[in-house]
Amino acid sequence: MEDDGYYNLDTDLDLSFTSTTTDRTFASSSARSSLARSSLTLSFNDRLSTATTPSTTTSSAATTLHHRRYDSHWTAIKAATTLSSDGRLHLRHLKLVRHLGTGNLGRVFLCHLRDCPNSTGFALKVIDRDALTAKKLSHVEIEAEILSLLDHPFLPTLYARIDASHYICLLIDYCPNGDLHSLLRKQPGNRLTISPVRFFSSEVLVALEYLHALGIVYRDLKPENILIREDGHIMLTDFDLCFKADVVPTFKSRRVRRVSSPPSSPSSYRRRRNCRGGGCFSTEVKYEREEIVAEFAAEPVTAFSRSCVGTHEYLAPELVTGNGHGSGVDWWAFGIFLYELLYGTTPFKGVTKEQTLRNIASNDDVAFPLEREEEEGMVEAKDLIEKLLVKDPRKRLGCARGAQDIKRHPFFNGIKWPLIRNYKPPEIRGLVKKTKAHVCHVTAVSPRRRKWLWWAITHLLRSKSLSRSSSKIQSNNNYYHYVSKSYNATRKRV
Ligand SMILES: Nc1ncnc2c1ncn2[C@@H]1O[C@H](COP(=O)(O)OP(=O)(O)OP(=O)(O)O)[C@@H](O)[C@H]1O
Repeated sequence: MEDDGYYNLDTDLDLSFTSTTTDRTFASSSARSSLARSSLTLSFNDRLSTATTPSTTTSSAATTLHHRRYDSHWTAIKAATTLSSDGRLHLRHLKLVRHLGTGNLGRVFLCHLRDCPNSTGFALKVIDRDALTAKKLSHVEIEAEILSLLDHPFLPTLYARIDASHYICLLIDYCPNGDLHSLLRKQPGNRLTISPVRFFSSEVLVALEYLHALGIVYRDLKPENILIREDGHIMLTDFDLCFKADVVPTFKSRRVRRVSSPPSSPSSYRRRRNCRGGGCFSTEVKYEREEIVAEFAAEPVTAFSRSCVGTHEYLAPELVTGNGHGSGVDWWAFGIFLYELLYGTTPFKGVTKEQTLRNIASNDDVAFPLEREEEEGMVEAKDLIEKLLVKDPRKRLGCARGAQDIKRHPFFNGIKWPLIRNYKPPEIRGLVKKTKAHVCHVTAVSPRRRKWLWWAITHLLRSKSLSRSSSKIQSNNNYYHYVSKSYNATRKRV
């Protein structure tokens, strides 16, 4: 069964995967904590959820349009498929390294490409068709379909789907840092300070925004489904409970007020005396102009489903009552998620699952513990949570215009959304970040070269140019630092 310390995954799959159990207790090597909450599926009416697509035979995911098609994963896959007689990726190209965990639908393995042992790993989700009910099989197809649509840094890339014998295998990115739920359990009080909460929640928000723009309602947001990549950024996983709806992208107008210096044509501006500091008799005058800006919104506002799916503590009231729901369930779950990151528990949790559901469906508003009141940013965080945990989805933040409205909330003030991928992941207990620069310099630099680099960097640090750029970094007043890549790499080398 084993070959050079690897599982032998050749054509005889039955030898490699003797059974695909759905028993979670089996997942001894799973990175996920045993306290992870399972998702529930209760179908009221599946008529309006995604139609499943028929399974295809062995295939590699389309590489031509993916924005990451030049990264090392795709390059390695391309090299393997080029050598393949039919130009496709097969299970014989993969070497299983270890079992990562077991989910509802199948087992997940860390694997490498056989001819490229030094390549970064992949996660292979193996689903045994024969072991699943028709309902679960439809979830597998939904997951595979959604994965094949995704092209986003905070979502998995489907490198290949391999259908072999009675197995469906999905090859996606491997996240060595486990999931956010396990990471939370390593923090004091199972909770995070404001800065990491901003980091993780803004990345999740951007991922949800992208899914909604594709018309995908996620329905299973929880820390267990947020995996942490090698570089400390997130990857949202588990798309088996999603449903897909139509989305009509629109430009919506919004009034914004801009304060500026004296204009060249003052007629369009309103003069505003600055009453702050110098009092209302101050001579300092600010000019304010009201502008109408067009904003892009792509929220599936007409999405509708009756299936009650998700995880108890994260279910929105409209999901619990079963009267039908839309994309607003994700914004409700986003509010619960923020609450859990800040307080280490969810706001409507009862002694039993039934009590939890009753609490969600009741008219009681969200209540906050008295602790952490003084912490900077807490007032904004609580205000955002209150606006997300509005029981009526029509009044809930995000339901009308999607993520745009949430991004503008004061809790996220100062975040430069287009640069979100460049923010430095938080330094928290249990999170081991490994950048490419780090890997490269630890392993490949000889002592002599390291000595030379040390000299060169010390010399550089003394020079004006670097000290100027580092002061630029320090002057950035964001909640977490915006790290210049070259500066970061230099620091690692030292
Ligand atoms: N891409 C990945 N990188 C690293 N570990 C992963 C990856 N995907 C899954 N895992 C691990 O494998 C386990 C099983 O994952 P899987 O997605 O099959 O099930 P799940 O997360 O329990 O969701 P569900 O059962 O709802 O489909 C996870 O708990 C996680 O620890």
